[in-house]
Amino acid sequence: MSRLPVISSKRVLAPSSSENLLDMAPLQKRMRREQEPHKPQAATTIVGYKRPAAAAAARAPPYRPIRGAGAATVAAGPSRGFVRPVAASTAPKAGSSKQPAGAKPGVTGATRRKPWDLKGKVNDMEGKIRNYQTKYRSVNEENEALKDSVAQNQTKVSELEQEVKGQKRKISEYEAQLQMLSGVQNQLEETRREKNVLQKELSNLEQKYKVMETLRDSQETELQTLKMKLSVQESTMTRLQATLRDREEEISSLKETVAEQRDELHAGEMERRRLHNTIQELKGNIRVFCRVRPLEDGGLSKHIQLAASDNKSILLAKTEESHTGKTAEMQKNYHFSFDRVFGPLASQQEIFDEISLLVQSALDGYNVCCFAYGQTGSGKTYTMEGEEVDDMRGVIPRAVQQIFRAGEKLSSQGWEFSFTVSVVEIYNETLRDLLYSGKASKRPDHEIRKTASNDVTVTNLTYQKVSTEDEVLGLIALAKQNRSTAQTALNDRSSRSHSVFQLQIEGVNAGRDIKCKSTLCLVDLAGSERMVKSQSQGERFKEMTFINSSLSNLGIVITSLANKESHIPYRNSKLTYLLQNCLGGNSKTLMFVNISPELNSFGETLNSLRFASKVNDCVIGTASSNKK
Ligand SMILES: Nc1ncnc2c1ncn2[C@@H]1O[C@H](COP(=O)(O)OP(=O)(O)OP(=O)(O)O)[C@@H](O)[C@H]1O
Repeated sequence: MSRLPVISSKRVLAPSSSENLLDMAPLQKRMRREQEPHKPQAATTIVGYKRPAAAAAARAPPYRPIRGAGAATVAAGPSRGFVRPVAASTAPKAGSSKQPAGAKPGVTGATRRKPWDLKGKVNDMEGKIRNYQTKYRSVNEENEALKDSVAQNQTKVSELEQEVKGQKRKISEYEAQLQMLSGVQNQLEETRREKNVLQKELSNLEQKYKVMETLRDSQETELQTLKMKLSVQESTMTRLQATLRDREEEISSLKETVAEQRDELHAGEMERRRLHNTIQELKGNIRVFCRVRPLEDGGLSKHIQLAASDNKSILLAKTEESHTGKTAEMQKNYHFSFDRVFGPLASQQEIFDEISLLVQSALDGYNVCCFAYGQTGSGKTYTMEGEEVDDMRGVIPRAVQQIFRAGEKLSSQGWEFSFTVSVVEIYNETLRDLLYSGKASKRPDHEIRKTASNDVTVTNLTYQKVSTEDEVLGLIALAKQNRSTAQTALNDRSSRSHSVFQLQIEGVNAGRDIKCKSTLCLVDLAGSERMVKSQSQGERFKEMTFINSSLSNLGIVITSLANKESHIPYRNSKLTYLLQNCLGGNSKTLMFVNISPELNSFGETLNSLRFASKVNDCVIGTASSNKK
C-alpha cells in the first residue's frame, strides 16, 4: 500500500506545454505573414503609386496586421502585433497594381516633402529601408530563437509524451500490482483467520500433547513392566518350545500307536462281531420272548404264574371240574419255557435291553427279524411301537435310535452307512404301502418279487432313503396314520393287518475295502383270535379269516424250517413270502409272544404259548453275515 506510484510534477506540465505548443502555431503564422510583405520592393513601385483615401478608408478594417504598410506607418516603429493606422488615407496597399486613379503613391501625410525634393524622399525611403532591415533582422533573430524554442519544446513534448507513456505503463502495472496486492490482502486475511483457527487447534493439541505425555510416561512404566514380563515369558517359551518338540515327537509316536491301535480296534471289532454272533447263535437264531400284559388295574391274574427262580418259564393253570362231576375241581397246569419271560411290570427299556444285541447284529451285517405275535389286545403294538412318551417308546423307535447312534460311532472306524426305510402292511392278503402319500384312488398294486441276488422286494413300494433318526421317526408316524384300524369287540383300535417295518442298512468301510448289507425287519402282526369269541361278522370275519390263515402259515413255515424240510411253503401267504429271508437260514429272528392276563383269554393265551413254544423249538440254520 505504501508503494503506490507517486505522480510526477512533470505530468501536470505536459498538457500546458502542448497548449503552449498550440498557442505557438498562430504566432508562427503571424510571423510568416509579417515576413512576406518585407520582400524588397522596387523603389519605383513605392514612389509612383497612391491610393484614393476615401476608397481606402471605406475598405480598411479598424485593425489589421501590418503588411507592407506605407513609409509613414513604418516610421512610427511598431515591429510586431497590430498597429492602429494613423489615417485611413495613409493605408494604401504597397505594391498593389490596382491603385485607383488619382492616388499619390509614397505620401504619408506626416512630413510632406516638396515634390521636387527627391533626395529627401530618397533619404526617407532609405531610412525606412534601414528601419525595415533592422526590424527584419531582429524578427529573424526572434524567429530563430522561437524556432529553437519550438524545437526544444517539441523535443520536450516528445520526451514528455514518452514519459507519459512510460507513466501510463507504470500506472497499469501498478494497477495490476494493486489488484494482485488486494488479492494478496484477501489471502492474508484468510491466512490470518486460518492462523487463528490453527492457533486454537495448536493450543488444543498442546493440551492433548500434555495429556499424551502423561499417558506416555505411564505407558513407558507399563512397557518396562511388560518387557520384564516378556523376558520371563521368553525364557518360559524357550522352555515350552523344548517341551513342545518333545510333545511333537510323542504325538508322532502316539499317532503311530493310534494307527496300530486302529488296526487292532478293527480286528477287535471283527472279533467282537464274530463273538457276538457266536453268542447269538448259542442263544439260538430264533428266539422267543414272552410278555404278559398287566391287568387293567395292574398286577397279574392268578392263572398265570411266573417262576421266581428264573425269568424263562411261565405256568398257565386252569381249574376244571372233573368230568364225572363227583371229584373236586382239577387244576390243569401248562408249563412253557422261553428265552425270556417278561412279567406285567417289565418296562419297555428292559424289553429292549434284551434285544439290543440283536439290533447290533443288524449293523454287523446280519438280517434281523423281530415280530410280535398274540391275540388281539395282548400288547403287540405296545411292545413294537409303544407310546409317544419317552419311557413308553417301543422296540421300533429304540432300535432305530440304537442303529443311528452305533452307526455314528462306527464312522470313526471308517464306516459309512446308508439307510432305506419301507413300511408295508398286509391286509386281507393284500399289500399296502404305508408310506404312500398320494391320492387313495391312485394307490398302486404291489407284488412281492425276488431279485437275482435273492433279495425280496415289493413292486411300487416306497423305499425312502434316510440319514437321520428323526427322518425315520417321521416315516413311522406316517405309517401309523395309514395303518388300517377298525373297531372290534375286543379292542378299540385293533390292528387288523400285519405291519412290516424294514430298515435296509448298507455299510462301507472304504479304507479297509469292506461292505456289509442287512435288513432290520420289525413286524407287528395282526391279532390272532378265535372266531366264536370275537363275534366277528361280515367284513370283520373276512379280516379274521385272512389273519388266522397267514398266522397259521407262519407256524407251518417255522415248523418246516425246524424239521429241515426240503420245501418251505413261504408262498402260502404274503406274510411268510415277504419275511422269507428273515425267517430262513440267513437271519436272526426274535418272536414276542404277547399274552393277555384276563381269565377269559385263557384259551387264546394257551394257543399263543403253544404256537410260540413250537417256534422256540425250531433250530434255524446258522446265520451268516452279508459281508463282501
Ligand atoms: N405291557 C403293557 N403295559 C401297559 N399297557 C399295556 C401293555 N401292553 C399293552 N398295553 C395296553 O393294552 C392295550 C392293547 O394293547 P395293544 O394295542 O398293543 O394290543 P395289540 O396286541 O396290538 O392289539 P391288536 O392285535 O388288536 O392290535 C393298549 O391300550 C395298550 O396300551
